Amino acid sequence: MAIIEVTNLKKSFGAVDVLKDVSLSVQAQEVVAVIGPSGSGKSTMLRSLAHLEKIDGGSIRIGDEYLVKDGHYSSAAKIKEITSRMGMVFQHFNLFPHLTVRGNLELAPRLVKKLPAAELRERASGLLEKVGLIDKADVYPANLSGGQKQRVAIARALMMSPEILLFDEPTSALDPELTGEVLEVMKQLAEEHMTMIVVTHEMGFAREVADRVMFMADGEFIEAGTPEQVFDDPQHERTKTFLTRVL
Ligand SMILES: Nc1ncnc2c1ncn2[C@@H]1O[C@H](COP(=O)(O)OP(=O)(O)OP(=O)(O)O)[C@@H](O)[C@H]1O
Repeated sequence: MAIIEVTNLKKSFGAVDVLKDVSLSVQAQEVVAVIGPSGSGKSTMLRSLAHLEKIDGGSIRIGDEYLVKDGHYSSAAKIKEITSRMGMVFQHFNLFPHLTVRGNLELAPRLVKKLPAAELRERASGLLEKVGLIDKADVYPANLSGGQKQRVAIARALMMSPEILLFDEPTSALDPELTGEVLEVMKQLAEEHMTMIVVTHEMGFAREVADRVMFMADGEFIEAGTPEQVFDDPQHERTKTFLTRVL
């Protein structure tokens, strides 16, 4: 059974139908790259999964529980439980500026999971080691590079032990020379079999790391396949036309 099952998702902002009919099925441990033109609805789709946007119709199932079924949302308690299984990483990092790196990592699990201080400290140190930033534990976000900020954001998401990570253009706000260090961490997570949906303009990442690439245009998934199929098979015409514009 797929760990994420999205069926016939619809979402409008006023008169604009941003998600027209989006369906998506992701298997546990799969890495799915979502590509497509600006404004096609990629972020809205991802934000709907994390319940940062409320959808107008359709269903989202995570594991064996429905966040929303046929447009009807589960109870607040259930939604909280379901969304806690997902971590999200944003384009603009969204770190808390008044907290140190360690403070950023420890806040949510302290408040939500009520983990004891020693355990929090140990977990945070382990994850900062993993993303190569243990020496920055007591630094404030303002004193980090963009790449370092994003690695902190990834470590912070991992503090909650999510089963699924959602990435919304995690490298788009970075100078080109800083994207590599973030992509490297994401690649490592993929190798560790984290289930990931990555909205990205990094075609190299999509090609190298993703198990499946999905092309969204005008609020719908138009084409999908393995990276080889999507990037190299002439049948995927819409993706090809898009790629010739962005590459
Ligand atoms: N809160 C909002 N209110 C009104 N319109 C919105 C809102 N959020 C997104 N939109 C509109 O929805 C459409 C899809 O936006 P979305 O951010 O999902 O696209 P995207 O494919 O992620 O684009 P990009 O690659 O530029 O981030 C756009 O036309 C956008 O202006």
